[in-house]
Amino acid sequence: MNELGALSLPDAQKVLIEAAQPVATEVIATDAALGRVLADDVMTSHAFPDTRRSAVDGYAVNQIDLNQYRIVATLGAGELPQHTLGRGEAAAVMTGATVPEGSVAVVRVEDTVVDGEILIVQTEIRDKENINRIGEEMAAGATVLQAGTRLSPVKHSVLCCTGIAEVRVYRRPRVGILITGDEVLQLGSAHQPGSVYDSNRHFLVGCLAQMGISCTVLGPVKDNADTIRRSVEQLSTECDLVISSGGVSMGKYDFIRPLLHSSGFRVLVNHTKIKPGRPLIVARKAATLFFGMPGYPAACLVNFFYFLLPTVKKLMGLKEVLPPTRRIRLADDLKGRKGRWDVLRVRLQTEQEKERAYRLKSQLTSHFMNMGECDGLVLLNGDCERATAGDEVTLLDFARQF
Ligand SMILES: Nc1nc2c(c(=O)[nH]1)N[C@H]1C(S)=C(S)[C@@H](COP(=O)(O)OP(=O)(O)OC[C@H]3O[C@@H](n4cnc5c(N)ncnc54)[C@H](O)[C@@H]3O)O[C@H]1N2
Ligand code: MOO
Repeated sequence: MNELGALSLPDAQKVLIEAAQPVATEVIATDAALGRVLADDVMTSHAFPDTRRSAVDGYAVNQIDLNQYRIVATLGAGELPQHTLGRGEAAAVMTGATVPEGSVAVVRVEDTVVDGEILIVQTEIRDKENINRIGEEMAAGATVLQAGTRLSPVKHSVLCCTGIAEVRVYRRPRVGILITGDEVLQLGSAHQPGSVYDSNRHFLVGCLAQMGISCTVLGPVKDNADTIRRSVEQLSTECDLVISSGGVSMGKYDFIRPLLHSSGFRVLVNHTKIKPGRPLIVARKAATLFFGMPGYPAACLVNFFYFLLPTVKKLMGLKEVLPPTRRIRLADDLKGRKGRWDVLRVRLQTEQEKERAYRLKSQLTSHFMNMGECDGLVLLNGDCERATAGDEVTLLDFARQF
């Protein structure tokens, strides 16, 4: 195996992030832009608010030093006042309504009594209270959202506040997945001793769906060089990113590596110094990136979070692409090896308001079933041989990755 070519985790990330270029952009209706990534900064043409508005249901008054006023108008939200308030005058205003010129404060309904057209105020009024000033939230021309922002429901709703009907976004990357392996069974087929059910397909499809990407999936295909070559060619012509699962190590049926080397792909990452997941191979041909993921589900998962997801985020046009991490205190000792980036599975538990990471009993690449109780991954860098219970370490929390 070409150990010389194995990259450290940060070096491999750097190579991939440099190699991946955002896909093309398109203009779409804001209506349909939920989940998409903005290609341009979004500016507001008007201020927030664009008129002086009441923050409560109440009465706009012309001065604060009286306890009786004459009500001269009633204004709902959206109505524009026709009159300026004169001395001793008040206007009934609803929450969000534009207050008339001459208003200096709004008194809450609860603090008043009305007798015909006379308003009696039963509290002290403070100057300017309950009036939102023009532009106090945001000035006209200000940047509302920056290019590279993914429109989550919250951010999308902020965009909708501007009234902008169309936006420029990155188109969704086209992703193809090729599942390989004679022993890999589709869901629904009868259990066969010695075989495995295809979990990688569902892991990859599920994670990419979280990013708003739907995939073309081929397979499981047999470990046959011609079949795999044809499938790779088909997906490469259609997709920005092709992901294969299985067949990247040293076995007789591991066809991906020689195929890439022999069919015009330029290899960017040929192995990494990460465990699990060392045999990852990444290559490029024209504008298509190819990720050859190891078949072991644990190795596939680790490569997904540290390498594939950052690459997908870059293709999508996102600004922040590296996996979000946070510091966490360990409840157990962890062991790594110098020169290797060890990724360890942990479960999180909070006791007496203190959250700690517990090492899952098995860390074997060949084991996966304990992922059912795994909340995240702790990374021990190449210069770190161990971490001890009580130490703070870096956690990739599954809950924060999408
Ligand atoms: N002689 C060597 N053997 C191995 C090496 C090595 O350097 N020299 N590397 C090991 C490492 S590290 C890993 S990781 C694995 C990666 O193997 P492959 O990518 O070639 O994967 P397969 O052999 O195809 O499968 C491994 C394992 O995973 C199961 N599998 C495959 N596809 C799926 C799927 N879609 N869903 C669920 N499980 C799947 C498969 O049945 C195997 O059990 O290689 C080591 N070997
Ligand atoms: O890197 Mo492999 O994924 O150790 O088993």
